[in-house]
Amino acid sequence: MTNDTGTSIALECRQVTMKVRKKEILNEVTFSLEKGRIAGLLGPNGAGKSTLLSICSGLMEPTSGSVRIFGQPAGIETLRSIAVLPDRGKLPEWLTAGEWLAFAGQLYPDWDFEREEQLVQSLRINLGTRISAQSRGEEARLQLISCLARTSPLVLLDEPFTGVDMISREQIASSVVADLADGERTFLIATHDIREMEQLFDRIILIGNGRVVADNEVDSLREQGTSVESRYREVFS
Ligand SMILES: Nc1ncnc2c1ncn2[C@@H]1O[C@H](COP(=O)(O)OP(=O)(O)OP(=O)(O)O)[C@@H](O)[C@H]1O
Repeated sequence: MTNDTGTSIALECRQVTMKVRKKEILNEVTFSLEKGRIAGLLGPNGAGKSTLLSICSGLMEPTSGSVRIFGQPAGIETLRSIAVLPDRGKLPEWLTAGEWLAFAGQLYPDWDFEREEQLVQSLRINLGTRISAQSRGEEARLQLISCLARTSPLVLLDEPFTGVDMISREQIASSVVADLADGERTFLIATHDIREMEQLFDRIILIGNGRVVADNEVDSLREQGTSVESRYREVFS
């Protein structure tokens, strides 16, 4: 896979600290994610999840600390290895969904057209609808396709289900993302939709006030009779 230098670590954050105008948003965040993992990045509003994902994507530089993607420092060079679904991203409203996907297919060298077609079917995208006329949930699904139709080895999703109805969330979580998790691709997903995503995660990283407050293997939690939701409540209540 692209940029795969043979390391088994897809993403490594070492003592990542972010300060904006003296306000500390992230404080020495350290964790690493092995290849093939599907990790949930969970935490209350304002905990620092989106900021951390922006730094991991290489689009934002931390005040201190470092991020490595498959062993390389995060930045322009590593962008091709990462598919990012940003928080509050916007698609060009004047295009139809089909026009946007055709454009995205030309834009990304790792675009999988067959996969795009499957995703359009399973997420029920009407290709003729102009993006400006799509509902919030429809646009969120189109954004998700823009990310998942790529074959990038690392996928960073920030709130992929904003505006998506409950049944569709469950369907996307159980079929689409699980289907893509072939043990090769690595996912880090920031979400508040813990119940729908719980079955998918094999690891959870809990962020509170800009710090990693818990980092658990989901299998270990299950062995202890604890669910992801209970663990979240235990840490943040
Ligand atoms: N550019 C900025 N300038 C000042 N403060 C910022 C900036 N970006 C983020 N923050 C602050 O940093 C904190 C973390 O924000 P962030 O969006 O990363 O949190 P989050 O965990 O993604 O929240 P949510 O779950 O609500 O999406 C918040 O208090 C936010 O107000």
